[in-house]
Amino acid sequence: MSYAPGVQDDGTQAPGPLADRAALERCGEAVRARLTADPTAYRLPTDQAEIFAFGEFLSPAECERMIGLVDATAQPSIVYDEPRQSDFRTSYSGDVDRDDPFVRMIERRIDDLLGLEASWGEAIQGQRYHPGQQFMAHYDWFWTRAAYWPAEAARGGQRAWTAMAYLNDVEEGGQTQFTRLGLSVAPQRGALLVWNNATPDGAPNFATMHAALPVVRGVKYVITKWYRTRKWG
Ligand SMILES: O=C(O)CCC(=O)C(=O)O
Ligand SMILES: [Fe+2]
Repeated sequence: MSYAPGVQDDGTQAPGPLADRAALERCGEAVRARLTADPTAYRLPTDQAEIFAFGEFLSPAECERMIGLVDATAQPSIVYDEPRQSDFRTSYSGDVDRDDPFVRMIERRIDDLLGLEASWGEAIQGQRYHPGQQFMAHYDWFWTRAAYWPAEAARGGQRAWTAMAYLNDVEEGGQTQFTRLGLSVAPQRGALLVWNNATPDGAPNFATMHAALPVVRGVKYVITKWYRTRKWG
């Protein structure tokens, strides 16, 4: 079973007491320095969040192979805690097999790109969306006043960075939309999107709210890897 936080809000709620602030600040600084110096990184045009894109991070053959692994694990997605409407996250998802040497190789490449500690990374989660399926606006960071938080605090703490790769082109729909920033990213086979879920001073960044818009035509495959502020698990 795989989980993702998905608490919706109107932007006026407090995220709860700040957690792991110094660690988030350090992770932010370190990855920012690394990606800013990386000529293959394209920074999306906003100063309210740190979002970077990499074209062709995965080869077409790697995407195909990963799609097979997502298909092998994908189950109807569930979201954390609070009751919510049934259309909140309608994709199929699951953690891809971490013991697969191919998956380990891809994980290492993402760890390297970001320069983050491998052990801080969660297992790669795969997701498949069919027409009409979506993931409504949410944050990847955890609400520290939510029922799930004590368990998450004990297994790695707050989420720092998100890395998400598109495994295929989608005929229509399925964009990742940063709802507060007016930015939309269309799925593109092999592209990797990376963002800091925190502000530079280590607080949850509300500007990172994002949604996976419904797929209109075709099927959408993505993988997501989240990094915590310390060893995960
Ligand atoms: O599929 C997407 O475009 C976004 C997925 C996402 O936000 C997530 O997995 O947390
Ligand atoms: Fe997300």
